Amino acid sequence: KNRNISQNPKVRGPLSLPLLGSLWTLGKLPHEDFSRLSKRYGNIMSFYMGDTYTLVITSPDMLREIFVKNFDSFVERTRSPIFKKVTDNYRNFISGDESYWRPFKAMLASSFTKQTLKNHVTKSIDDQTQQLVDVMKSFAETLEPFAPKKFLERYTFNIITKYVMDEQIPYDQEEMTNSPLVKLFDHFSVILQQLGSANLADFVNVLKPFYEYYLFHSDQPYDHITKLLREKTEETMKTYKPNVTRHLMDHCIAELGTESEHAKRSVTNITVDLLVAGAETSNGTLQWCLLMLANHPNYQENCYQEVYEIGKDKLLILNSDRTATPFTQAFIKEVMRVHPIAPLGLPRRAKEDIWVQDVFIPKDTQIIQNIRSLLQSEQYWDDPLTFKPERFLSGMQSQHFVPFGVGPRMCIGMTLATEEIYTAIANIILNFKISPLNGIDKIDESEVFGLTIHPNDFQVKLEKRKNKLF
Ligand code: HEM
Repeated sequence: KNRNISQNPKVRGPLSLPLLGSLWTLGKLPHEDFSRLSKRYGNIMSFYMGDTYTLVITSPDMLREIFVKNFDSFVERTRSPIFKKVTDNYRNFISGDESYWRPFKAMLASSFTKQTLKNHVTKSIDDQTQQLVDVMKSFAETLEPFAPKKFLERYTFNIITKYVMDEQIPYDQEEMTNSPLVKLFDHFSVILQQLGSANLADFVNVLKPFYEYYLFHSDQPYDHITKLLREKTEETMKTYKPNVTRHLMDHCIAELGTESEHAKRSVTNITVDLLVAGAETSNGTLQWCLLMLANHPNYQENCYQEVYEIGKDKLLILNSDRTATPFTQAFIKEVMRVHPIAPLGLPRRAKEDIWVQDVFIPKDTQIIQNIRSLLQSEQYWDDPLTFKPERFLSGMQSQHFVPFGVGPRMCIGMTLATEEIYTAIANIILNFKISPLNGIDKIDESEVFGLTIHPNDFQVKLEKRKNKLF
């Protein structure tokens, strides 16, 4: 096997040291390091994550060969102690083994196309957008600096909790203090931090058993989340009525039943998955959108002209208005190209030895999609480091736009994310002029690495647009 790896003509990578492997090459921003390293070693780069042989793929052709054409050999995700812990031994959806993933995928895909649930999501996106705009109006009226993070977090968290279990964090301060969802929300912040910080013990074989023992025998934030959501699952099963789909939990219960341990466990795990994957991702992208609107007033003005035409005599711009506002869509895409929140996707694993094109990939090789590097490579984009939304207007280059991954295991929430990001941004642009605070020329664009890439906390000035009919 090793002879085959070393004979791979196309594959080179940084030096691998004992135990550490090539991890010594990574600093605080691994996605930037992977961009730098792949420029040096090529679009298909080898990299030892501790003991784990890894291929880092920046070539769009190779990504499609692996994740679309040879999907069955790469359906599985990476295994590591922390993943084992937060996936209930790989019995969930996001990182579940193939035997769990396949039936869950069929069940969830049909939930995203089911009309009652689609209407439910669209309505909650519109409601949450209205609430967000109302809160922002109070900042615009007093000219108090607006720190978007907290409000966008609640926006995306509420949309996903409404969809999954028809609940939301209340906007009223008193109700909020007593809300069990707020407690859940706090645990999620901790677990996201934990998942986002790389730990050597996840990659080095001799350390893995100790780390795994620690994770499974100590009090972990993940345990609090599953406990709360398991209670919610059991409560929902008691009130479940066949043929009535109140939310996604009901949709899953209709397939899995209300009795078995498998059903209770699966509904709980899927709920955890969607809350982990569905809030922080869109929230990060929305934060980047506001920051880039403030830093690029000319582009903000272009978007405003466009949404004003659509929204001047409406209470709310809707997702169905999206195609009538191509520049605003292009602006959002360009933000996702320049600041992709999942720059390395979610790793997969080869199920068996396989040759893909002329590269030998041994069983258990970890595959990393080098999304951020691909989205900013001179090989695939003109002038890639310049923020230029108009590049998307001609429709050119879109085949290299892959912030959600590719193939059957790409992001299942892409449509929902696109809708919620568009609706919030279009209505924010329609109602407010967004600028850096007085005395600041540009807001700091540096990236903070975690489970998702987000900006440092920032504030903006909001001014109410005056020329709207309502
Ligand atoms: C801007 C927003 C988002 C981005 C950029 C994003 C990106 C990604 C990426 C790159 C993957 C890995 C795909 C792969 O392995 O090929 C992924 C997986 C996933 N995403 Fe998203 N995502 C976003 C929003 C959401 C939302 C709103 C949801 C919830 C509905 C969601 C749910 C998931 C799930 C469940 C998976 C695992 C899919 C599987 O294993 O089959 N994501 N996402």
